[in-house]
Amino acid sequence: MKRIGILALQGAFKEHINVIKSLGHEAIEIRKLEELDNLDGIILPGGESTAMGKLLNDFGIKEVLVNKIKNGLAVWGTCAGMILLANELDGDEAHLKVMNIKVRRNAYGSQLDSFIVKEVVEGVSKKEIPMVFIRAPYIVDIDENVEVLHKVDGNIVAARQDNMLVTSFHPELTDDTTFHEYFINMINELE
Ligand SMILES: NC(=O)CC[C@H](N)C(=O)O
Repeated sequence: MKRIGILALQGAFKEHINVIKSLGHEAIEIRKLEELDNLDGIILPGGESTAMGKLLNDFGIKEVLVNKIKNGLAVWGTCAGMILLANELDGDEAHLKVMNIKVRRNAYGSQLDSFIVKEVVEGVSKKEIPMVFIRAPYIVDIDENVEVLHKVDGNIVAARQDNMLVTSFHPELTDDTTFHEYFINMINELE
């Protein structure tokens, strides 16, 4: 059983907690510095990255979180979580600056605000995975140490760099647990 922290300052954290528990793991809501101790991994949920970035500062946990990730703590950012992890944002000030990706917020514009696709993600699963995009970002540039896991319409929507996983979409809003299981496997591999 793994101890998985879920940043619970804002956004879709309850849904991640439910999935992690349903897979038989411990889910810890993270709002305070002490709660970052003894985690096997942490999920940064979707929501509003600007608000979450500010709250990380206000709650005094940003610096410690950055250090833990740099020291190898497994982290998965979904949607706004991806934006938080990026080294660089297209047109905005970056937040945690830990992953070698450049991310464009609200990349699909207002016309294609929210949509769902079902596709096979090579290397993750043989079956199609439903992917929910809500005012989603995508990755516009990566360094060579970043592995692209999936593209939709030619845009990078899932990627991994060592202990860091990011997805533009929200697996926690579907009943498909493949990406949560992938994250748990990633933690096992890193140990
Ligand atoms: N679903 C989401 O997490 C949306 C992200 C949001 N558009 C942001 O910029 O933070």
